[in-house]
Amino acid sequence: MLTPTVAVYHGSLINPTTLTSYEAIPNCLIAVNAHGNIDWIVHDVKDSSIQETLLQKGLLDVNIVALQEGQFIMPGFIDTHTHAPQVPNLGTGYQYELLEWLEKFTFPMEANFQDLDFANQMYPSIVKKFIASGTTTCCYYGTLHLESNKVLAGIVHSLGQRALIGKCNMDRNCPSYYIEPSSSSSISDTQEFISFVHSLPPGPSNNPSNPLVYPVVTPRFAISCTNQLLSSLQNLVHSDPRLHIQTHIAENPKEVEFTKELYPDCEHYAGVYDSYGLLRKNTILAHAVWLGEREIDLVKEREAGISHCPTSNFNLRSGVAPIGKYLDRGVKIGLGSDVSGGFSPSMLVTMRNASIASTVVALQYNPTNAPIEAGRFTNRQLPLATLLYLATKGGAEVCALDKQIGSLEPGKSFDALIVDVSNSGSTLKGSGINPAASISTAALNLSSRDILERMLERFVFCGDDRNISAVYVQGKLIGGTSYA
Ligand SMILES: Nc1nc2[nH]cnc2c(=O)[nH]1
Ligand SMILES: [Zn+2]
Repeated sequence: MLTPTVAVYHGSLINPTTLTSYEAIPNCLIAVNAHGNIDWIVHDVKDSSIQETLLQKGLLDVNIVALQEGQFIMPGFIDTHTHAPQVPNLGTGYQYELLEWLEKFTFPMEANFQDLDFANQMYPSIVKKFIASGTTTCCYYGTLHLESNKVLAGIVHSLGQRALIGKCNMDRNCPSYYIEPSSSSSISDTQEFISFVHSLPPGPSNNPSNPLVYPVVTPRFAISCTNQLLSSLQNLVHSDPRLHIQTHIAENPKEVEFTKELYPDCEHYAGVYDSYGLLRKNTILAHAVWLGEREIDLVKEREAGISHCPTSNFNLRSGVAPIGKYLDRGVKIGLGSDVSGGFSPSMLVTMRNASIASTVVALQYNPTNAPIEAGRFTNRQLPLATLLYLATKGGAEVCALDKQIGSLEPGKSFDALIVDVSNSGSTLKGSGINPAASISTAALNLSSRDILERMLERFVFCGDDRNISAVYVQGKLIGGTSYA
């Protein structure tokens, strides 16, 4: 039976298409059905033609959301790597590199979440922060605790965000107060967590193959897992090819060295995960700052994706990932806020740092900006179109959810943002100076495409939560400044 259209959005659309291009089209009409999927999109529908177009589509009585001047609609952001229980540590401990930072700040904070009262108190505001920043799909690491991860999953589900949530597996090289007692308990807790997440209702899609919350198998990183644990995780993921996998890889030189010591039989870091069947097309590999050439080939061959976490890589002095090179090699790339290695849950901040990281790579290669022979992306600053792609469609590919999300197209879920960069928007009242909203382009006599491009640029480089007036997941309004 046909699902009825229940809402139609009218206004400017910004939509990623390829790594180097995006649509920027005024006067689009986007129809969304009762299950939160996009039915159709028609371009260039002036105000005066809306009713006629709706009649042609057989729609007599439908809710129209008309965007105002200075607003545009775009796909929601996809954060491919972050740690929900580290949000209380935002901005803390950046004088240390990874392994010391974990020991001194991160493990002590995560251990607090054993207390379910603490988890119930903290997680709602944590998840709301990610939603307010426009993240419609978020890949969360939880803690090692089964019950508090269930709390996190329940809260994410009830707030309506799409998410992948993982219970950490970690049974060695962790402090005694924050370590799993055995590989077998790690596995049984993981199985119970997966069953719990699978038992949550699918959400507005009403379709079990398009749920809101997915479980993701989460060996914290090779250092914190025994061979026995990795081997049991191999059996677990082998039994269900749909299960997502997330882990960290080659983030910091000392971490890489220690990993090699622990796995002397493996050729390299990526080889550790590969030898346990953990590299596949729904594997998300966070950081990947220090991959060797053969590791890049292996990641590409297995169709695994990389979550680029530039803010965290700067803060913990992990290094600068050669993302342009990975893109030229055809590796799937998304962006990760990696809170609290990253100091912000915002994907806008992550996009800015991805831009700066690519600029650092370009300047190291070519300090005087001389004309050069370079790859399409290798050693170059990433352009705006690429930043947009990585934060949306690229993220969807990394999560192996690109058939459903990442761009606004008929048949996909309506996971979208209404962005407001006008200075008259009621959404910005009382919020102080917001640089993204402070410049009028009216006097510049620009084409509509150019105006939209400037609006997007300003949003990406100067915007924040105040410019996000609506956040929709699967057609449902779940956040933004217009949300009560
Ligand atoms: N950035 C980061 N890297 C890790 N490697 C293992 N655990 C972590 C973590 O919590 N954050
Ligand atoms: Zn991380």
